[in-house]
Amino acid sequence: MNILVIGTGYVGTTTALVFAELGWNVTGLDTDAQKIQQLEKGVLYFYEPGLEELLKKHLSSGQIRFTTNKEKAIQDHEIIFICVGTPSRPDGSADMRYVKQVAEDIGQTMNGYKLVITKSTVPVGTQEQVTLWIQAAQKGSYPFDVASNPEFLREGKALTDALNPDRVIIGSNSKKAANLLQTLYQSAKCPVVVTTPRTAELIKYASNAFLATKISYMNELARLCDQLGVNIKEVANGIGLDPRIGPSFLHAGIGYGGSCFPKDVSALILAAKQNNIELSILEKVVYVNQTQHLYLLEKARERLKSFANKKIAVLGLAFKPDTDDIREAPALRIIESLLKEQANVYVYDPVAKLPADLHYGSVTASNELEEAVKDADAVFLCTEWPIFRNVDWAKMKSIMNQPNMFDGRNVLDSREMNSNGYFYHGIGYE
Ligand SMILES: NC(=O)C1=CN([C@@H]2O[C@H](COP(=O)(O)OP(=O)(O)OC[C@H]3O[C@@H](n4cnc5c(N)ncnc54)[C@H](O)[C@@H]3O)[C@@H](O)[C@H]2O)C=CC1
Ligand SMILES: O=C(O)[C@H]1O[C@H](OP(=O)(O)OP(=O)(O)OC[C@H]2O[C@@H](n3ccc(=O)[nH]c3=O)[C@H](O)[C@@H]2O)[C@H](O)[C@@H](O)[C@@H]1O
Repeated sequence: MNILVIGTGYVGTTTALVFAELGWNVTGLDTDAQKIQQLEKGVLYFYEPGLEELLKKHLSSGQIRFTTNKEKAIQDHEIIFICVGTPSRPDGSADMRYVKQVAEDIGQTMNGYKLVITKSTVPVGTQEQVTLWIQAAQKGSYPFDVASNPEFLREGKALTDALNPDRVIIGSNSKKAANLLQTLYQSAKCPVVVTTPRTAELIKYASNAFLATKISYMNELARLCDQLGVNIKEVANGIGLDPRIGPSFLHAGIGYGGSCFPKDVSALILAAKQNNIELSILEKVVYVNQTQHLYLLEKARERLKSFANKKIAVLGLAFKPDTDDIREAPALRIIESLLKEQANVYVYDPVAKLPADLHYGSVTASNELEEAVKDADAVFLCTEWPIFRNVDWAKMKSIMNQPNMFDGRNVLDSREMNSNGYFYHGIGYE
């Protein structure tokens, strides 16, 4: 089967490569000619472990190709995955303009049966909406199905997750569409759930919102741990051994970021409001997340008295390790607050770059970790890149002005840091 993937961002590129790896012929289509040019050359324009090797492999095997020619691509393919962005609108709802554009393009261009699948994260009811958009744009009256097949991969682990999913969710009202999708996923070694499109769409939001809830729960509990002199990591370990709770997503820190949790939790809250339902737990999840970085800043303020004219090193910019993605990164919230209080901020991340449109005060991107830490009055560790664990912090202390470490990811050994002469503060972990 020939597959067209529309939108070659994180999800689209990964999806296209994984289908190629599973033996299908795949075309990636994007409106961004620069991205397509790079992908055609075998260059991955974002950082994601393992993907570039797979890209090169399937370009040379001819299993994958890329294009900006939407008419030809849509006409040549029967199976079309929509992987475009669904960012937040100012009111928190999902901006569906890219999905609508693709649906209209398909409607206008189609020349025979099409199976259109939304892999983008979309509000409940989108399958019906996409059907209407395609119908309205159609010139002929070609048959088509629209199905939902949400994606659950994580950035930084995109390839492993997409090659070994926990589950495949297929939302379809059409037997033909469900069968075609089941064939595509025939080699998946996980449960394949076939359900209604609305259920599939809600499963995606409910998963992300639940994971965000686990994190905010642990983050708030960590604040209590600070007061009680209890180590949140040991609490996480103790509760995570209960299989009803599970050990993952219990790691306390300065909050969740990324392109998905913040936007998807907001979109779900708003969708509930539009249906006269208050998702009050999720509203608190957002509140805890928006204030978590302030909690660590307050600990640092207590220690330093003031940030004005102090040199502060921020280690880690990406919203998590193994990605260059800085969308909604908690590090940016910390940097913004420090700059408002007139600190001189030096940032080091092994991969991620400061956004070009930053108009903050005194912020410097350091090429070396030592450059950021030298003469610093405090370090904020904001992303748990493995290299930060392996730094010789005892040696680093000698180049700092004051050895203060605010570990926003609870990754350093507090006892070791204290015995090296640091004032160390994690979150619920001292
Ligand atoms: N990033 C992630 O880890 C995950 C994202 N998702 C969801 O997948 C969707 C895509 O997310 P990302 O890949 O991160 O977005 P992205 O922003 O990296 O990529 C979207 C791509 O779509 C392209 N595009 C926009 N309009 C287009 C059009 N009319 N025709 C062709 N291409 C068009 C853009 O140029 C861009 O390259 C979102 O709904 C997101 O919530 C789901 C699971 C994981
Ligand atoms: O819909 C999406 O886009 C994706 O969103 C998340 O994936 P992702 O945002 O890439 O990364 P996560 O590993 O989930 O981390 C998200 C944020 O939570 C934070 N986090 C995670 C786990 C934890 O225990 N504590 C914690 O603070 C991370 O630092 C990061 O900022 C989900 O894990 C994926 O299943 C989903 O497909």
